[in-house]
Amino acid sequence: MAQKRAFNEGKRHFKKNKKQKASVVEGSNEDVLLADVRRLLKETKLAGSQEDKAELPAHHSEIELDIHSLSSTGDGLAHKDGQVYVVPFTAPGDTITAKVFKHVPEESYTLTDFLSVKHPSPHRTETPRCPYFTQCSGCQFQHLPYAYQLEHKKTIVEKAYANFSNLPASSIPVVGETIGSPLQYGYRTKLTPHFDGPPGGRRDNRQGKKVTWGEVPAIGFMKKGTRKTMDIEECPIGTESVQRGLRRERERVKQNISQYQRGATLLLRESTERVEKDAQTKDEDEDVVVEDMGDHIHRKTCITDNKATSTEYVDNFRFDNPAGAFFQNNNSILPLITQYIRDNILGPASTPTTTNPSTTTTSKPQIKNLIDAYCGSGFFTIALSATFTHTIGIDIAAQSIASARHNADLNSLPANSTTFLAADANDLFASIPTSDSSSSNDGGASFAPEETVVVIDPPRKGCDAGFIRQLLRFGPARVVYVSCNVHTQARDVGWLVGDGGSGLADEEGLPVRGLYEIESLRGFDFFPMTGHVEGVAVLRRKRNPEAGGVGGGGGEGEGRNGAGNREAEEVAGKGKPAPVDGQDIPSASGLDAPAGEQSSTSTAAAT
Ligand SMILES: C[S@@+](CC[C@H](N)C(=O)[O-])C[C@H]1O[C@@H](n2cnc3c(N)ncnc32)[C@H](O)[C@@H]1O
Repeated sequence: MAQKRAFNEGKRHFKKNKKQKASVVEGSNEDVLLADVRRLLKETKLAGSQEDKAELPAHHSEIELDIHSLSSTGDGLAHKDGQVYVVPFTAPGDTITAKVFKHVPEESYTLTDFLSVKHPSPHRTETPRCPYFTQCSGCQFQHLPYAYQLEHKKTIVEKAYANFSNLPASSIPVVGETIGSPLQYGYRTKLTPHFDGPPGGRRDNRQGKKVTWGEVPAIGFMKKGTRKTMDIEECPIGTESVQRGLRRERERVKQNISQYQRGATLLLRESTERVEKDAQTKDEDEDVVVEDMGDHIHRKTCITDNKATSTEYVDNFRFDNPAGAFFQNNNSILPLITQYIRDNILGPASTPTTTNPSTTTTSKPQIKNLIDAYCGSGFFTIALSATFTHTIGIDIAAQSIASARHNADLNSLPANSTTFLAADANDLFASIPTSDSSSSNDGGASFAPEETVVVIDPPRKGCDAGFIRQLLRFGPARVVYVSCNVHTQARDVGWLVGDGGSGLADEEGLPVRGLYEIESLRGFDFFPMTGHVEGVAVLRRKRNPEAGGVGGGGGEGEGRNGAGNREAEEVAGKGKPAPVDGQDIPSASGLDAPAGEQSSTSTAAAT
C-alpha cells in the first residue's frame, strides 16, 4: 500500500485560526469538518464557554438527534446543548439515533456512529444498492437522490472558496451547477480492496516464523469509524468488469491464503480492448464484459497485476498505463470534462484581452501553447493537444512521463508539437522555452506567457507555495485548475487571485499579490455516491494588475522567467525522486479515493 504523504510538508501556509490545532492537516477531512462545525456554531450562536454547557453524553451512549445540514465531508451535522454532533449516512431533516464515540471538547463537537433513522428526511428517497451502506466507509450518499448530491457538491465548492481562499466574496464568481456523471453506479474503473495479516502475524514475521492463518481474513474496505477491514463481496460503484474481478480475486486469495506471509492490497483495474465489430469472438470468455459502442466493440477485462498494461479510451484517444499507476477512475465523465475545458480554456471568443493604445485597435493575442503541470500519463495534454500549436506536459514521476510519451505516439501526436518532461513542477518554468530561448530541441516552440495557458491538476495537497510563486512570475494569460480537493484548490486560487492578504510571501518575505481573476468555477462529480467533488476553476490574467505578482513584476509580459531551453533529462535529474505511484494514496476505506484521500476524521480519531 502506498505511504500517506504530509500535505505541503506539514506546513500551513495560510493564517491559522487561533483555535486551530497545529496537528490538523490543511485540506484534510478534519480541517474541512472543523470549518463546518465552527460555521454551524456561529450560525446557531451555540459557541459559549465550556461552563455554560450541558454535560456531554457518555461514550457509547445512544442519543437522538435532528440533522441540521450536511458537512463538506459528507457527514450530517446536528446541534444539541451547545455541541455539534457529526453523524455519517444521514440527511438534513432526519431524526436519527446515533452512538457517541469521541468528544472533541475544545472544538465543541462529537463524533458518532449512525445507528438508525427514527423519522426520515424528505431527502431520504433512495434505496442504497450496496448491502454494506452505513457500514463501509467508501460511500456516503446512496440514500440521497442524485440531483440532491449534485446540489450538495455545489455547496462544497462554495464553502471551500468562502472558508479556504482568503478572498473577498466579490472576487468569487457564482459557482456553476455541478456537472453530473453519466454513470452513477458501476463507474469506478479501479478498486483496491485489502486484507489484514493474522493476529500475531507481525511477530511471527519478525521472528522468521511461517505465519499461520486461523481462517480466511475479511477482504474488502475499511469499516466506517474504525481501522478494521470489513468483508466486501460486491461493490456496486465498481464497473462490471471490476466487480467480476473482485469475485475472482476474493476466491483466489481464499484458495491461496496460506501462501501469504502478511496482509495485502489487491488491485482491480479495468482495461479496454477496442475491436472492430467483425472481429468480436462469438463465445466470449465470462471474464470479458462486451460493450457495443456503435461502430466498434469494447471488450473489458479486469487486470490485477500492478505492472501489466491497462488501456482506456477517452474521446477516441487511447491511454496505456501500468495498471497500478494513476489514471482517472471514472471513465464515463472524462469526455465531459475534456469538452468543458476545450470550451473554456481559451476564454470567451468575443472578449478582447489586450488593447493597443497607439493604434486604438483592439486585438486578442492568440493562445497557442498549453503547459500541463502535474500531467501524469498525459491525459489533459493529449486530449487538449489539437487546440494548441505546442503543448508541454510535466510530471515528477518518470514512469508517468514514459507512459505519456508512449500515449502521445499511440495517438499520433507529432514530437515537435507535444513534449513531456520528467521534472518537479516547482522547477517548471526553468525548463519552459520562451521566445529568447527556444531551440530545435523543442521544435522551435516559444511559450510566451501571453500566448500560454497552464493547466494544473496536482495531488490532493495542492500546489507548493514555490510553484505558485513561479507561476505568478511567469504570468500565463490563463490558468485552468483541476483538483480532487477543492479546499487546497481554493487556497491556491486565493494566492493566484488575492491582493496580498492571502498569506503567501515571496523569497524576501514580502506579500505576494495575485495576477488573476476567476472566470468560472464549478464542480464535476467524478465520484457519485461519495462526498468527493472535483473542482474546475478557470482563471484569466487581469488586464492591468496593480503591482501584482512576485518581486514587483506584474504588467503584461513582465516577470517572465527566461531561463528555459534545458533538455528534459537534465531537468529530470534535478527533480525529486519520483514517488512509486505516490499520487494513488489509499483512502480510509481502501476504496482508493480520488488521487489519494486522507483518512476520514472518524477513522483517524477512532481507536
Ligand atoms: C491528480 S494526478 C493528475 C494526473 C493527470 N493530470 C491525469 O489526469 O491523469 C497528480 C499528478 O501530479 C504528479 N506530481 C505530484 N507532485 C508533483 C510535483 N512536485 N511536480 C510534478 N508532478 C507532481 C503526480 O505524479 C501525479 O501524476
